Amino acid sequence: MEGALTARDKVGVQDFVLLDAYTSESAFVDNLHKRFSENLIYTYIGTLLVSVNPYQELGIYTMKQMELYQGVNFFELPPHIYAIADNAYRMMCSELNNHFILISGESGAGKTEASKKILQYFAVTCPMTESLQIARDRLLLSNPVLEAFGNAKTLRNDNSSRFGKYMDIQFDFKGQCAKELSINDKNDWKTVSNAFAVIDFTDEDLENLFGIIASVLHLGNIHFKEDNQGCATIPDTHEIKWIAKLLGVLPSVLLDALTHRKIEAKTEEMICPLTLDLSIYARDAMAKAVYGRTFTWLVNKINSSLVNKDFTKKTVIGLLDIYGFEVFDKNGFEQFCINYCNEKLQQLLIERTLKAEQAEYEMEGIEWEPIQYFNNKIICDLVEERHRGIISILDEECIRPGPATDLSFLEKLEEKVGKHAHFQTRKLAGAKGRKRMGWMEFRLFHYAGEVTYCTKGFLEKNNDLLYRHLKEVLCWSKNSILRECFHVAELKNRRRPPTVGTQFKNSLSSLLEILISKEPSYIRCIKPNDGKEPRKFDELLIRHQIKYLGLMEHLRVRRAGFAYRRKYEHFLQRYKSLCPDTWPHWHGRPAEGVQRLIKYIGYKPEEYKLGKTKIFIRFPRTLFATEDAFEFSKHQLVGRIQATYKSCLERRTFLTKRRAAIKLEAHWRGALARKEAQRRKWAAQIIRKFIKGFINRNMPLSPDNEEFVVFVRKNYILNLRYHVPKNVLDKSWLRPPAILENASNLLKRMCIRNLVRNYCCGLPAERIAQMQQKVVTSDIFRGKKDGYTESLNQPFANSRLDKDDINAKVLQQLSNEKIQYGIPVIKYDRKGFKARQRQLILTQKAVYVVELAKIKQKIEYSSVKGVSTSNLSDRIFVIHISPEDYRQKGDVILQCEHIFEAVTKLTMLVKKNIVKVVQGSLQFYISPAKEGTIVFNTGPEEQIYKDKNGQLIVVSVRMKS
Ligand SMILES: Nc1ncnc2c1ncn2[C@@H]1O[C@H](COP(=O)(O)OP(=O)(O)OP(=O)(O)O)[C@@H](O)[C@H]1O
Repeated sequence: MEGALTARDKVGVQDFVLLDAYTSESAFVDNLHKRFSENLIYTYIGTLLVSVNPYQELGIYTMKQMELYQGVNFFELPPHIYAIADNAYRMMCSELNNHFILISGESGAGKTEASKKILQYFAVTCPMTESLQIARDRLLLSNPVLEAFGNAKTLRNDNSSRFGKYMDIQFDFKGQCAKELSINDKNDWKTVSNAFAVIDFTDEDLENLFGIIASVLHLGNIHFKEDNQGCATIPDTHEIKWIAKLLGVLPSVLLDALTHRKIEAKTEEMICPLTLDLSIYARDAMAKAVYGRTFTWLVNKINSSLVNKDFTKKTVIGLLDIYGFEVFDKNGFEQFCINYCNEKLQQLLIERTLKAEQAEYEMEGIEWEPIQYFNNKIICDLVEERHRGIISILDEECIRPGPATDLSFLEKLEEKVGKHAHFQTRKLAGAKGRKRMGWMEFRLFHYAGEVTYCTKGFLEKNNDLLYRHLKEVLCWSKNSILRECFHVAELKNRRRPPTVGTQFKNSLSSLLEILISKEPSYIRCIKPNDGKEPRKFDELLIRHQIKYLGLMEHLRVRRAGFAYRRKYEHFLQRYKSLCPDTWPHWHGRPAEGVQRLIKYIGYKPEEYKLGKTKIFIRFPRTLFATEDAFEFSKHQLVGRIQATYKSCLERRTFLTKRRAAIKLEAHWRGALARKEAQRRKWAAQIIRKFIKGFINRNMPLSPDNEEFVVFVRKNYILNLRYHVPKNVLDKSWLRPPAILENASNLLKRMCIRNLVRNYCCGLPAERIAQMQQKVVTSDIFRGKKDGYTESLNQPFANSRLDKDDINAKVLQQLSNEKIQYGIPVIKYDRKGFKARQRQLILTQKAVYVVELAKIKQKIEYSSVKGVSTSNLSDRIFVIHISPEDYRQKGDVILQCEHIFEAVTKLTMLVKKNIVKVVQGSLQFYISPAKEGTIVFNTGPEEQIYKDKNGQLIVVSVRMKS
């Protein structure tokens, strides 16, 4: 209810107790109409459900709906038949007691549909075992059978149940669904045949059953005629033969029984013919008895097939689908019985409702305020009181000897209950009332209003006597079903069977006994129009039903105290947002929270009462004001809730992403670590191999060193590319590993040879000649004489003799003694005095002629022994002349600026090395017979002089090494 309090203006209130004008029938009808127009067919009066037949499928009985209502607080969802069923089930489970749901309303109001919906709800939502499922299937299949035999098309309902139904649905202590009895549905032959097979009907049963049904139909075809004596006869016995065959009796006996009556007087029996009327009565009584008892047999048979053989303690929910109060233009014995039944049920309802209200007040510790209500016990007594009630008077009229008629019965009523406030006849009514009543009628003032009954047929219907004669025929029938329905023992019983009225009263009292021991729930069905049309709301018809269903009275009783009551927890949960102290959470006891809340929103003391577990609100307007305030605060709440929800969502998404990222990271790191570990392992293997290879590098090639050696070779060769010498003078070379020593040397040689070759190929002829000269110079002087190294980069110049061809010129010059050679010469005369003077001349750079040709000649003639020079940097060389050669004047001492060039060319001239490099001093011949000494020294400046010992001293400057 809370869920839709908000929508109350549009769809009316969901609970009539919330109607402000709760005593106004118009307000009631208005509310019902409003809801019906919106296809809302259910409305509560407290826990009673008012249901208006929609005459159309509304899609409100789906599995989804069943799930929705399962286990939900009764008032939390809009009114629904499932809420009633679920509430009964929950209460039964929690309190372990029995319940019943009473469904009432007039024909076509939707009672059977309602009971079907409840059964379906239990069948779907209650847990069940395999064996219980079989019972459930049988139960559901028994519906079409009962409908086929117990329903009929009437003006009011196409498929009207012609019997009241009470069924017990058993549940064990856990709430597993066990069994019930009857329910009716489509009139479909196939379904019925299938159902028979499932509910243990044998072929013989079926043959007998259909034989009986056919015989009843044939009975209707029997026509009587009156003979001359006024006795009934059957001119056409054709039908009799069929009936006799179908029922397994003798045709003559049947014919006799339909037209005669056996009268017993003490010990004698007399057969009297029947009048036409009595024969017709006998025929109809037989048809009714046969059909009625067969239907009872059928119900018993179905019951026994559904019987639960488990006798452990069970709780039940009874389902009573019973006709409602009936008020027609003409009301007969049937309406009298039906309305009596409803009067009794109303009594139960009012008592139970009041009792429940009172119990709740007591339990909650709230002072009970007596409620004024109409106690209909007085009417029930009028009908059922022994000896004084209408049923007793009727029975008396039926059994009393003498001519009893419906009129005599009415007179008896006037005589015995004429003074009763709720009874009236034409005779007893005042002038006003008399007009509206017939002579044969009496009027009862029921709780639901006045109903006028016509006594015509009361006696006959109450008697419903099957003549003994006919009973005998049926007892001896060969049809086994009939034999079960009509016992021979019945014939022996001379006592009159109870009348229909008494039977009805008795079965009603047993029903009430059953109901009294159970907790009630009520469903009141309303038929919106007589045309079975959807969406048509016939206000008059509905007002009529509201009245006869006692809804206004029920509402008045229910609303006499408080319009609304809820457990503190629920009330607080719904409205806590209206008070800052209770929002968003109240941590104390709910009752205190509610107190704080209602104080804050300003409830006046007369508007409410606080019970032990519930708050009771007296007026709907108080509740609606609270609801309006809640509605207003909702918008603010929505914003906050949305923000919180969004942040929750965001956070959840963030956390999910973070978890995913952490997982990814972990996996990725794991993968990286595994890769790194593999790489290290691989590296360690390589290093190990490398070390092993290194250790064994000098061993013969084997798997232990093979890779290492190859690697070293390759590496050395690759490195060598960048370190090969660039020119012939570059002596650098990459140091090879030991294993490559030989190869390296070979390579080096190849490389140098290649460089030299390239170098040589690139030299001009002049330079080659120079080089050859330098090579000779090297042979003579390298490492022997100071200044050699410095002389290396001074090229020899041909121009010093002749520009073009030095060798040829030297040779010429040698033959031509007059050519000057740019060599200062110290010429010794025989005496050898002039040396000092000559030295002076030398310093003046005088040029002397050297007789080189002669030297060459002398060399060739072996008169020259050799050439000497010192190891110092002086520029002196001596040509030694053989002393044996008498023609000579001694050795030639020469000083020459280009000593290396001159000596080299001289050597090349004679084509052999005749040069000797001496250290310290050398001996020479001044003349063939006289020797002299040249001493070579170093000093700060160059000097040549003769010392006092006659030795020639040559001082040269020491060259820095
Ligand atoms: N809740 C409902 N939804 C749709 N149609 C319904 C509903 N209730 C009843 N009806 C329609 O109304 C018809 C009559 O209903 P139902 O047979 O249940 O009435 P009843 O009160 O049991 O009548 P009777 O007392 O004559 O057996 C149904 O056949 C169905 O067409």
